[in-house]
Amino acid sequence: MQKAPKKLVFVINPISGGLDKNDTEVSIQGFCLHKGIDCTIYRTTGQADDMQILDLCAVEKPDAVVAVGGDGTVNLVGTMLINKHIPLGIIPQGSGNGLSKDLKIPQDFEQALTVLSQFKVAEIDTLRINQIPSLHLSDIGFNALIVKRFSEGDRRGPGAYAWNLMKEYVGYQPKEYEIKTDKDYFKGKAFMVTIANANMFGSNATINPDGEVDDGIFEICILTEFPKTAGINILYQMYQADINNSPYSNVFKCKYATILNLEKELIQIDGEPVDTVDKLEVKILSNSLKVIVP
Ligand SMILES: Nc1ncnc2c1ncn2[C@@H]1O[C@H](COP(=O)(O)OP(=O)(O)OP(=O)(O)O)[C@@H](O)[C@H]1O
Repeated sequence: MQKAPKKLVFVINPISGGLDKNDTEVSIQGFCLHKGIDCTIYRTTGQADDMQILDLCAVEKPDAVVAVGGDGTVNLVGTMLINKHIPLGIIPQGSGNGLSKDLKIPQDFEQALTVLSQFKVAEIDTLRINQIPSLHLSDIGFNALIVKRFSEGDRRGPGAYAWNLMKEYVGYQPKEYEIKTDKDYFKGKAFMVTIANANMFGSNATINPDGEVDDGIFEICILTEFPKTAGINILYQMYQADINNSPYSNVFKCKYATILNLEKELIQIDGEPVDTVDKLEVKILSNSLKVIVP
């Protein structure tokens, strides 16, 4: 256990998970008062938040910056702390909260606050996808389409994600990719190609059962073309963390990968849609992010 934190900046996303954050803010202030922690709160606007948070950190010099939101908020805060000495804290308050689950951070608000005050810091790997940082899971293909639909919709929360998934599944056509890693090669159609630093999506579906966030490698998980009728079984295998035993699953463990997105399919990085490109270069930055963990 390390020294207790004296000063924390909390970055609260007011819309994440469709949850009201007024009580959250009051509870955080009460917790910090009780623990003798100097606390500064920044509420995201969705516009140029990164610059404002960086300015705030330069002034406050906090012991950690805590993302209070979902994976998008964790990515916003985490990416600005890569290769810095300030750790990322996470209070899961999103629709999925994928990275926090992979880091075993409690989903319960009070318990997550306790983890912060214990201030145990670990180092995890991060990825660079065409210079864009990724902490968790990014992909090209079906899931990126669902992430796009989710981000365009008015509803948040896990139900909205599941609704989009059901609506898009039947009509989705696999796309063509060419993938080279330091050891492996694939060319063909895939339902989705996941670039994985971790294991599971925020929905609890495990796409990469063997992934470790701190092993210095990442996985390219290719879900190849499959008959529509196999979908239920594939989903079941993901929820059983058994997808690697599917005949449609190919996993490449690597330190470097080039993905040719031959049909310019949609891309999402850590739960946020990004502009599509026809070539992705992926590399790993080992132990590049400090994170507060249980
Ligand atoms: N004040 C705000 N108003 C509107 N959008 C915002 C605001 N603050 C942040 N955002 C947007 O919120 C999104 C990030 O939400 P976040 O990922 O944290 O929650 P979520 O999508 O509900 O959960 P998860 O990613 O875990 O599924 C970003 O697209 C960001 O631009």
